[in-house]
Amino acid sequence: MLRSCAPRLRTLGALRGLTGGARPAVGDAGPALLIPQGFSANGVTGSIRLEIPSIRDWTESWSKEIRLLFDQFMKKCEDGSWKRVPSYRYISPQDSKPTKEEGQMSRARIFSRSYDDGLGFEFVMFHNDVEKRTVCFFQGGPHLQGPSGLLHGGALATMIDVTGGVTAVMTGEFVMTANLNINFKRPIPLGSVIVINSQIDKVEGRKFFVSCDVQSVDEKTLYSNATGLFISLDPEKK
Ligand SMILES: CCCCCCCCCCCCCC(=O)SCCNC(=O)CCNC(=O)[C@H](O)C(C)(C)COP(=O)(O)OP(=O)(O)OC[C@H]1O[C@@H](n2cnc3c(N)ncnc32)[C@H](O)[C@@H]1OP(=O)(O)O
Repeated sequence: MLRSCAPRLRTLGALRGLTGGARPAVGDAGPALLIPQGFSANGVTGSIRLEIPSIRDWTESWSKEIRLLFDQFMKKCEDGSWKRVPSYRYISPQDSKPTKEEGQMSRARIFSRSYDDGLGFEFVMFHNDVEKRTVCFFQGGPHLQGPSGLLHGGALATMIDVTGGVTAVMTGEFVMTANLNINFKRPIPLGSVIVINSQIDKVEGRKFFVSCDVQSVDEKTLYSNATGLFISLDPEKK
């Protein structure tokens, strides 16, 4: 299944070398990179196609607040201390092993990128290598409603999972989520912009212990905090 990690690590290394750069026009798709492992029910297979770097530049659906944060962090990318995490949208079907569900699999999309613009998970992430942390600016769209007018807890859990996972992945290892522990402290108004800060607290062998907090942009409200365990795959195991 995962005999050699070298190509994967090379690709991740290339990924981690990405910088923010100038902002291209909205909707201007950048080149694509394939991470040579994806996940299927049978294990690890295929590739994840990463569309970089501009595919999810801000769109009309982004509020002024998230655009402002985006611009601030793109500026921080200029000296190389922060990197914008590339957007990744779908598992490339031609690179997945043929399965019985080939027809359905050809419609596979990364969950957090599967909604039409503005309706679901609108977010951008930036990573700081030295501090081993990732910041995610997230605006939950109307299709992520839980209780009336509020963000669904599962949608927040998804974003915590993705942000924590990216924080671990950016070290150069491909990880799976083993454990997530989330405290939901305050409800989040649907459509508001929130900030998810994630950092690696400890690494023990293949285990990455990550913590996250979720706050309002003005940092006055702590909506949630969480810890997660992400484990890189053992190349010896089938
Ligand atoms: C870079 C830009 C973009 C990148 C794109 C990518 C996006 C990334 C974002 C992705 C976001 C979305 C992500 C998703 O949606 S990932 C999808 C959801 N997650 C899964 O489906 C994972 C299913 N589980 C597994 O596959 C295996 O259990 C894994 C691989 C996790 C470990 O199986 P493995 O056979 O390898 O492990 P091991 O048995 O040798 O144990 C090894 C060590 O770990 C310890 N342990 C194990 N389990 C747990 C546990 N639950 N709590 C506490 N500890 C646990 C264990 O005690 C041992 O410790 P030690 O004895 O060594 O001390």
